[in-house]
Amino acid sequence: MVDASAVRVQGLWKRFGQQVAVAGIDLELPAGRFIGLVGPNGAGKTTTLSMVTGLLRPDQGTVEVVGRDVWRDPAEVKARIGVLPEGLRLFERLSGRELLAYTGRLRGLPGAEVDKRAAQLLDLLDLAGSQHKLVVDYSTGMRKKIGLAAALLHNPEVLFLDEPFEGVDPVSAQTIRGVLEQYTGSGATVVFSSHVMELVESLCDWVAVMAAGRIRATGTLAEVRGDADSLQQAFLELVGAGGRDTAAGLDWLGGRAAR
Ligand SMILES: Nc1ncnc2c1ncn2[C@@H]1O[C@H](COP(=O)(O)OP(=O)(O)OP(=O)(O)O)[C@@H](O)[C@H]1O
Repeated sequence: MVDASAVRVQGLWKRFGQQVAVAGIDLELPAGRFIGLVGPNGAGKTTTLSMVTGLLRPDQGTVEVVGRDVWRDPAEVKARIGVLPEGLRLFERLSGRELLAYTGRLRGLPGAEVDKRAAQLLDLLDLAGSQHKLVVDYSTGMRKKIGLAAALLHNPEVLFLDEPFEGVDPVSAQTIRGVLEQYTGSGATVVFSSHVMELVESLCDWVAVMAAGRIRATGTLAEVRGDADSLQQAFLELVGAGGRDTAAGLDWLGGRAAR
């Protein structure tokens, strides 16, 4: 039987000293969807994605990805997922092309196949002209794109992206978007974290809302949006900031205030 869940999380906890980053969440993410994990700064999105992708050991709880326990069967899971983590560390002294060649061989792909896929991805992501430049000389957006290429090279079943559009110009964002839409269109799953609601609303068909270490809502975009005008509005109501007067108390700020 085909497992319809890409990710299944149960009772997941992570504390850093006194700080509870993830407070015992349960989460089931369906396969074949474009999924957004949204939440304000400090909500616990990165901590959750790190535990789900085998980068950070949970204090408690279980994580299954494509039906396998991430922490009991890490090699099997890691062979079937791609990850673009936050603050991605790359081999700075390799060129973009070398980085992909290295990643592909590490993934066990034959050399000729790596060459073919690398050339296509570099071309698609508009990096062909910079493929022989060292990664250390890449801009923020170029780093995201080469990181994405490296994460896609072995054709993973599930792709996890932590803030993939941060620091990326609109043209590159559109390119990344096209690649991801084609990827999910063929039945693969994308899970990406963001606090940019418009982006999530325009890209995702399934959403999980996180705040203060807990999951506040999950479901299709329409289910989570409910009667609100936009995902942004629904999100503000869910995280309890809907009625906050953002400027209250800042009477010293602005051109008409005394300096
Ligand atoms: N290594 C760490 N040591 C101590 N505290 C941490 C660590 N990593 C995360 N935290 C804390 O855990 C909480 C959740 O952080 P996390 O980075 O997961 O949030 P986030 O939703 O990804 O936020 P953002 O959107 O700002 O990246 C925050 O309060 C953060 O300060």
